[in-house]
Amino acid sequence: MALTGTLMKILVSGGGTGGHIYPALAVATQLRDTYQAEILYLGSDDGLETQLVPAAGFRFEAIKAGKLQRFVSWRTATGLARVPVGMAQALQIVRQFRPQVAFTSGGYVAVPAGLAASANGVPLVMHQQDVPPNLSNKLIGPLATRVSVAFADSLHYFPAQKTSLLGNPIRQEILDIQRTSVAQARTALGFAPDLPLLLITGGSQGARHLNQVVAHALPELLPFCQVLQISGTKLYEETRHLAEETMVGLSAELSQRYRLVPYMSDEMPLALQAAELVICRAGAATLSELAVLHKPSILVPLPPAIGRSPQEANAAMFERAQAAIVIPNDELKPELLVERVRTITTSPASLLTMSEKVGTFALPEATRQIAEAVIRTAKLGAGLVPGVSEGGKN
Ligand SMILES: CC(=O)N[C@H]1[C@@H](OP(=O)(O)OP(=O)(O)OC[C@H]2O[C@@H](n3ccc(=O)[nH]c3=O)[C@H](O)[C@@H]2O)O[C@H](CO)[C@@H](O)[C@@H]1O
Repeated sequence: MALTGTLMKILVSGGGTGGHIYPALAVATQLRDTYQAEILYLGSDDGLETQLVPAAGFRFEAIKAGKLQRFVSWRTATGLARVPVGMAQALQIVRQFRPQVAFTSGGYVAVPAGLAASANGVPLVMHQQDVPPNLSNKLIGPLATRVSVAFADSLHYFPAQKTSLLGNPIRQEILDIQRTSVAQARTALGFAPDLPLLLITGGSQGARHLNQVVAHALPELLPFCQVLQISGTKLYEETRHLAEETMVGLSAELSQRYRLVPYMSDEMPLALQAAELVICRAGAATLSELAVLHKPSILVPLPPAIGRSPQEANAAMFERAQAAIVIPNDELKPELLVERVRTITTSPASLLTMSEKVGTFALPEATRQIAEAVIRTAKLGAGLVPGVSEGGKN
């Protein structure tokens, strides 16, 4: 298989939620712009990727990917029925496209993508974002030629000889926003530059409990800080109603310190940079963004359906390192939230400690290094790197 002189073809897959799609898009963009690779993005037909990938200018093929669940629900049956259909679609797409390498970044669509690549002898680079691998990556991990992990705590889940700590790919716009000062970012978003700003984000889909607790806490929070709340698109209307109710009787001056939005696309980097403190779930992509921007946070990890959730493990790692404060989801109440926010925002020492400690998780070169690993894996697969065997030292 010749790689020189011809365009390298790369299959990219990852989907369902923003946390899986943005990293895949960051790597795909690097592969296209730096290596002039031809990218085909394989996603599920019902995930956020159906919108985000074409908008980013990549060729997109959708398949039916069944949601894999460890427990039985009505969705298990419908999900299982989609698995063979999606698998057949993935196999056909891989056979037609004939990629030299595949890259997956999680989500259930990564399973048919990884299996189809492997079945066709295409080397696979698999990215692990959360600390513990989820079911998808447990299934395709053994087939992967190389594994990149975002956090050192994940290294022990995979064979050392094929695994590297490279970090989570971060959108270039988030890396670039460091050149904008916190005060400038607040002003650009219409907030006062000199009053602490809390950013509330429940990840790409929003978090109902977080939204409700914050809405109830507004009358206590707004006298000493500004609040930018991202509710999640589907949770916007109910959060707006609740916030309007709880803010009845507040002065216009205090009410103006609050802004609610359903979702932020291009303005998300500004929102993160403008924040004094971020109150959020503990999704892996969000945590990596907090790390590169050195942002203190209160983490409310998404509880698991059963057992321990990946987000709980992510949050525990940050808490151990003093990089964040963690409040378990069922303990989060308006009074506790207000008390924690007041304690942190009035203590420059705690803000500084968290900001320094969270920065130790930053791996801002992740996108470039993962793209390099993908290219190197393709070349090894084609026998273009002499003297190094596949899965050799990196
Ligand atoms: C419910 C669920 O399955 N959650 C998982 C999902 O989270 P989820 O998709 O919520 O991902 P994260 O919280 O990790 O990341 C959210 C991403 O969306 C961006 N963003 C968010 C809100 C917004 O308005 N605008 C915006 O651009 C953030 O900047 C970030 O890049 O993938 C993560 C990464 O594998 C996992 O750790 C989470 O457990």
